[in-house]
Amino acid sequence: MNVPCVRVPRESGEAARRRLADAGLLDHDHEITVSEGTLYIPVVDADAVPEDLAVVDYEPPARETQTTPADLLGFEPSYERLGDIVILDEDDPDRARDIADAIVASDLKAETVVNRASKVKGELRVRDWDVLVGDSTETVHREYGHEFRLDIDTVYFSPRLATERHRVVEAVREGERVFDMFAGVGPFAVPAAAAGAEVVACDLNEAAVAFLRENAERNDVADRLTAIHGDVREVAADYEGWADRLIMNLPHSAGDFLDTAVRLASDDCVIHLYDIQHEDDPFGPGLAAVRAAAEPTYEVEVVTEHVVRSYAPHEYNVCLDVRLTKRA
Ligand SMILES: C[S@@+](CC[C@H](N)C(=O)[O-])C[C@H]1O[C@@H](n2cnc3c(N)ncnc32)[C@H](O)[C@@H]1O
Repeated sequence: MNVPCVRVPRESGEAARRRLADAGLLDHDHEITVSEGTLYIPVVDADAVPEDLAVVDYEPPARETQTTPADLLGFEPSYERLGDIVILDEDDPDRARDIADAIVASDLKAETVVNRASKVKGELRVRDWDVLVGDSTETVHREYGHEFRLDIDTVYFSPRLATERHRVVEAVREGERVFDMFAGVGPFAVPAAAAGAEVVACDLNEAAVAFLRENAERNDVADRLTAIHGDVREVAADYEGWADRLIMNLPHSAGDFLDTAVRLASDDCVIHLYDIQHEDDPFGPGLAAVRAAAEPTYEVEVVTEHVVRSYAPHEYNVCLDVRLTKRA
């Protein structure tokens, strides 16, 4: 059976395999195959593969030795992986228990299995969990070559945003000043610092900032990353006019912080504004809010309108990238 595979020269194979593994894109049901000096690495989502890697249809042999949860259950369960934690989103507790048992009995090598017990809530955007297997909600997750220690019980983290974070970080240039207004444990801030930016990252959640500091150390970027615990509206007083790039990943409420963003912006600043909007007009309300906050002091130009993912029926999680240029 043909499946999407990344095709690379053999000598760059390990680097490509590692990038794909870090992004959670490896297809573990098929073998990596070498043919005439070329490596074919099976991937689960061709669209999410970074643009500099070529994706082709290829027929690698299926892996026979791995027992998957689906083999044991007779159906394909839906789950996400975060380090050695497996996350379920099941309404029926009996079904969740069956899936957790199959995950443990499979070759997935999970230490903990949890089921979502609430939506993300409150200012800190943390949710409740039913812990079905294991006794720790703390893990180390790898994403695009960086390691993040975190505890899903005390901080927000979504592995689904890996490709989106990578998109933003690829735009970061050496020496740029990046302010991450809602930084969590650092999945934007750490790679931005690794790309050579000077980064200030702020969060209201004290536990997240403790992990952020540890993650900066772990990834060798502590000298370029300042982590601040506090409300960004207050922290901004020390950084007025400072930022060349602002990351605003607080969908639902980021619009309430646009006045703060404008205070932080340098004379030429790109804002990545995350939002949840109706599919009929996913970018209009965000752009209107940016204009209301920034004009006439700044000229506002749309750089990218990007749908990150579907959020709910007829609703999208979107990112609006805008450039603010100070008028003379
Ligand atoms: C959706 S999470 C995003 C975290 C991170 N950017 C990521 O991608 O994992 C939003 C974060 O904003 C933080 N937050 C909420 N209100 C804040 C405020 N007024 N000032 C600073 N951080 C805030 C929350 O604690 C939470 O960690």
